[in-house]
Amino acid sequence: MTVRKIFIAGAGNVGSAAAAFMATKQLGNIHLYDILEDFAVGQAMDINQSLPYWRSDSKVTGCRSLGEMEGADVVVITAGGKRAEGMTRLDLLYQNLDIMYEIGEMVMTLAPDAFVHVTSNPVDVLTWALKERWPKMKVTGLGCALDAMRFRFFLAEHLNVSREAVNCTVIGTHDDNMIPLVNRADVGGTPVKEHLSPDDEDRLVTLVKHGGGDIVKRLKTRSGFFAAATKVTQIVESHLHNKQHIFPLSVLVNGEYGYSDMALSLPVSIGERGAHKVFEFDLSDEERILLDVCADSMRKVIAEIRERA
Ligand SMILES: NC(=O)c1ccc[n+]([C@@H]2O[C@H](COP(=O)([O-])OP(=O)(O)OC[C@H]3O[C@@H](n4cnc5c(N)ncnc54)[C@H](O)[C@@H]3O)[C@@H](O)[C@H]2O)c1
Repeated sequence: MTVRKIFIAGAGNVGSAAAAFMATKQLGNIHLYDILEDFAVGQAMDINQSLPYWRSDSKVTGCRSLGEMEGADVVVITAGGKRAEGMTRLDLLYQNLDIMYEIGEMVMTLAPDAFVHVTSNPVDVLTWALKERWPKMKVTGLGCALDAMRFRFFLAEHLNVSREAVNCTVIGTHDDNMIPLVNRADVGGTPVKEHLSPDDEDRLVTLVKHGGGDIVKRLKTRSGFFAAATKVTQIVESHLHNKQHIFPLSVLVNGEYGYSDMALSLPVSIGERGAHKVFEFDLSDEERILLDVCADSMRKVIAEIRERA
């Protein structure tokens, strides 16, 4: 069997945990790159030395240049800076945007057919930026997929059922405007709504929306990464094994819900060609208003980026 090549740009928390998870699942050989060269090499050494326990023969290589992505089947982008003192959200956006363009250029030169998956924030905007510059790039962003997994976790805890008994999703944008779709969630095939009081519902939606922030509050200078890396691993697996799992990922919209020229997090199936099909809901008036808020805010950011160019 051909061993697939997975290149991960950014060997920080999400990148290195994703490399470890993918290696334990033997999804391919993993090439880990970071702007801090020795850091990626050290992370790769550490992961490799854990693999005998997992009975995995995947090889993890620490890379010293982006050039080592040549011929990759998958490129995961977790590279990015953090907000330093005095930096606005927009400053961080521009910093990460420049990193995306630098990596995107290399992808289109060295691995143009690769399935590209972005986690760097703001993920919906960065996914749009890559797709707008290189329309042929097979790119998706993590979007609300992690939020949807958190939603599932919180619902299962509240209902005291197996996490597998719950189906739910979150759409919109991976920020404060995200929309956990309570009305569409089900437990064992019955609507979750039937088991929740309005107070429960408010509390659970708040837990999902604050899920990332609640972790950062405790970790102080770091953010959560186990759950994000798990989700990235599942998405890459769905691509490599053509599983057609459905995740609410950042995708370029092309008329869905009447929107275009932006990326939104919507349920999409992931298989060998990357994003195969976006699944649309028949939105209620209330859901439509919330999605409009996400789209309006995305439109504003895109206008600012275009003004800067
Ligand atoms: N969408 C989501 O649900 C979600 C969840 C978790 C994290 N994230 C985002 O994913 C990104 C990674 O998170 P993390 O916790 O791993 O951060 P981290 O700070 O631990 O890792 C980022 C890494 O990127 C590296 N880097 C910076 N510039 C680079 C460049 N030009 N080329 C290569 N590497 C570069 C840094 O040296 C660092 O090691 C962040 O933007 C974070 O906000 C998104």
